[in-house]
Amino acid sequence: MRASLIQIAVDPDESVNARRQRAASLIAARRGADLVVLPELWPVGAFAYTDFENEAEPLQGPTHDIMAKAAADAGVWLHAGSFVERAPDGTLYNTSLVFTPEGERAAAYRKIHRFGFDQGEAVMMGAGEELVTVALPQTTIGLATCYDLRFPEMFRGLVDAGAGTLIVAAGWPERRRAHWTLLAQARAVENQSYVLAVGTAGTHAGIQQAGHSIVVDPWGEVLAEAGADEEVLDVEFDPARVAATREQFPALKDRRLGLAPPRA
Ligand SMILES: NC(=O)CCC(=O)C(=O)O
Repeated sequence: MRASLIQIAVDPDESVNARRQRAASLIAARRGADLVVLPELWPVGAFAYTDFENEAEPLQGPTHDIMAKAAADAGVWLHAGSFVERAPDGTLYNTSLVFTPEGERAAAYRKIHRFGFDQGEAVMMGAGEELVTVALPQTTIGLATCYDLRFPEMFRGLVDAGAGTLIVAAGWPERRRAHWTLLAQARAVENQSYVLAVGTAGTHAGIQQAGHSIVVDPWGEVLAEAGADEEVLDVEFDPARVAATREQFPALKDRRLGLAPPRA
């Protein structure tokens, strides 16, 4: 299976619309890939909180339509990263979209764990409540967004729902790059799954982005890793290795659920 991770730069000197068009061109150049993946909130910037209101779009807004067409034009499965969705009741969500090679929307995932503690996304956006997986011909992908990477129980839920490839669309800061790499490998090892984690490049809202998109196999080996700047990371991997790894080293079968809590 051939995947391309588009580590697009998000800088304030480029308009949102120009970046949408540029993303579409980058996708067009990936014709022949099976799956193309974009990062978190690349139209506006994951930390550009002051722009969230102005740049919010309905589910089927400009980002949706441009990405649907880009998927169909390139004939690829497209995880279009996330954008700021304004729901009909006015709530904002950090929403990822997946399109089929025909340009049909296959899934929308609203980020479950919002980042910022008592500020930013955590107070400006609603939280998603549902895990989302999508069955591709080669593998079932499980969707996660950035800060979700810190919550292993969510990834276990995706695996229990059939995922063998875990996709993390992120806008991860350089300041915590070591966590990014470590957690991507941990999620792959503990879930015996591929992890495709794509971040952004550039600096917005004063936050330097880590880049360093990474692909990890079910044994925890890094198959490919990007640098810090804008880059398209192409990788080829064999989804059959998920079942093979789980069979050869069946740790997932040794889970002990429903343990008694400690005595008081
Ligand atoms: N946009 C995010 O979710 C950032 C997450 C982050 O910086 C971290 O977990 O560290």
